[in-house]
Amino acid sequence: MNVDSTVLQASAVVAGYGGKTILHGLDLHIRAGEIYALLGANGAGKTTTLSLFLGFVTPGAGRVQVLGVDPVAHPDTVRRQIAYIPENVALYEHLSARENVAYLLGLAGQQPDADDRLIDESLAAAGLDGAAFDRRVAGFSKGMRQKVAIGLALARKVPVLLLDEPTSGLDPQATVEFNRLLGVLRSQGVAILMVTHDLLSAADVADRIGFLDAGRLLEEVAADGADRFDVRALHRRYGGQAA
Ligand SMILES: Nc1ncnc2c1ncn2[C@@H]1O[C@H](COP(=O)(O)OP(=O)(O)OP(=O)(O)O)[C@@H](O)[C@H]1O
Repeated sequence: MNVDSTVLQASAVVAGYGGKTILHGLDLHIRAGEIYALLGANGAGKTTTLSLFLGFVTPGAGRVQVLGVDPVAHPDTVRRQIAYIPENVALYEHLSARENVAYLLGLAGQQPDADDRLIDESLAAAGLDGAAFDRRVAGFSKGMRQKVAIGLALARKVPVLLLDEPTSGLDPQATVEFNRLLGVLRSQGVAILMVTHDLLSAADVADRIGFLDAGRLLEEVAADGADRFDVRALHRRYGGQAA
């Protein structure tokens, strides 16, 4: 790890698709044990930013590193360090929660304990009800699917978590629960980058909030004091873009 504990680093990144530039000189640095929420209007380049760190988008200029490694040059090395949870978590519908984690752990090159202890502990830590461990995920709600995905991330013990709109479609209680889980991962030193339209949820859980506008980071705001963020001020300034 870098001495300054920066885990995710994008410096002066210009990137896009085909001839179309989406990110115009993006600078983003996220440390171990930090939750960073990236907000911005539709099409601002938030998901593209996640794709950068996964090595799916190649920068035309600038530098991208995950724990000091270039994700385009070394995609497998980098992806082993990352848990990526898209807006709609893809699971094997005919398998149970436990079987999904076991199978996906195997795909990630990790063998679970013979007694599945790691899997059970991880699913429990992710807040999934024990009664659901052996149920097929086909009937799971979005919140339950996310718990399975977080359970997998916990079992993999990855240092990086990338989340795309994790709280969209979650009810308030599930959102609070989800944010609590992110807090647990933060306390374990995981660097978390969350793309979201949910300003309230970001203010609730993030250490820093960045506002992306047409591929440029307009401003970063850090949590400060007991009130953390002035949500009304953020909403007045960015509500129209973030919502
Ligand atoms: N694979 C792709 N090929 C071509 N253009 C793409 C591709 N993916 C995204 N884009 C375009 O890049 C721009 C930025 O998309 P991106 O998904 O990063 O935005 P976003 O900020 O995540 O938006 P949203 O809030 O709607 O998810 C959009 O104009 C989109 O149409």
